[in-house]
Amino acid sequence: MARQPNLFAFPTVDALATTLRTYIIQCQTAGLHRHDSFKVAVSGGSLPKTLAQALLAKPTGPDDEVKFSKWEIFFADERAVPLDHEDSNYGLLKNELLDKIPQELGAPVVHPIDVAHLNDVQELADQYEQLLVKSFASRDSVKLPIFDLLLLGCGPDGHTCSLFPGHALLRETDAWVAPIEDSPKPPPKRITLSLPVVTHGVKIAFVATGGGKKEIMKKIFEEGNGLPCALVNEGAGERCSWFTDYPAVDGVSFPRRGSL
Ligand SMILES: O=C1O[C@H](COP(=O)(O)O)[C@@H](O)[C@H](O)[C@H]1O
Repeated sequence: MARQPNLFAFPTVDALATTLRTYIIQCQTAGLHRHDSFKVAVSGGSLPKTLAQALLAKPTGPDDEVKFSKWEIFFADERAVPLDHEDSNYGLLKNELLDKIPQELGAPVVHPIDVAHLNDVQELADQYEQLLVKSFASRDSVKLPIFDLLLLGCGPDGHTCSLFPGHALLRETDAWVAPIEDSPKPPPKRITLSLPVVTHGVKIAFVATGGGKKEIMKKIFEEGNGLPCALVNEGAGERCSWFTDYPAVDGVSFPRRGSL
């Protein structure tokens, strides 16, 4: 295995959000060096709320600036629903973060799914992959898109993006974006980045908070067992960092760190 992932644990979500902001700004600086833009993939679920807390905080100085006008935001997974539907990951991010970004911070370019294809999830996935092809140069010249940062959640069953435990999609090696029609968590129809795309990111960050995550955190870090989150840990190693609060890692045996 590549070197181990980082696990940061904080007494409160407020403390977590402060360090998450610093980490994201480090990733942003690296992205801007590489290609003058910051290409980020984000999940839905509980992540957008904590992300908004991190990104909308008051800057502490000139090195603590979120340059939203340089951001390109993609979705790590999305549900096949209209963008204003309560299950939409885009809708969630919009409500929690995008609509709250002050004008003076600039506006990110955001890439939602093409809702013209909601009835055909294979086409929905293919269209989203084509969007990535355009954004990350052609598929011929790029074997896999390389996000500067993927910001992910971890479900209580160990799923991440819409990659669920034991599902055949975990073995997908060709598609960058794949459809799923039998998600065990509703809604059933979704699209998701494939595992190779996720683990290929320059940096991958999970945010897991609350006591409801502690049992699965134990399984991910102590057993692995092919759980999707554990597979990301194995594939990305030290490029992967977990931002957790104490309740989420209560009793988890793993070397933890409190600062970057
Ligand atoms: O269904 C989903 O769930 C995961 C995890 O959500 P959480 O509420 O337990 O944090 C999320 O990361 C994913 O984007 C979403 O579609």
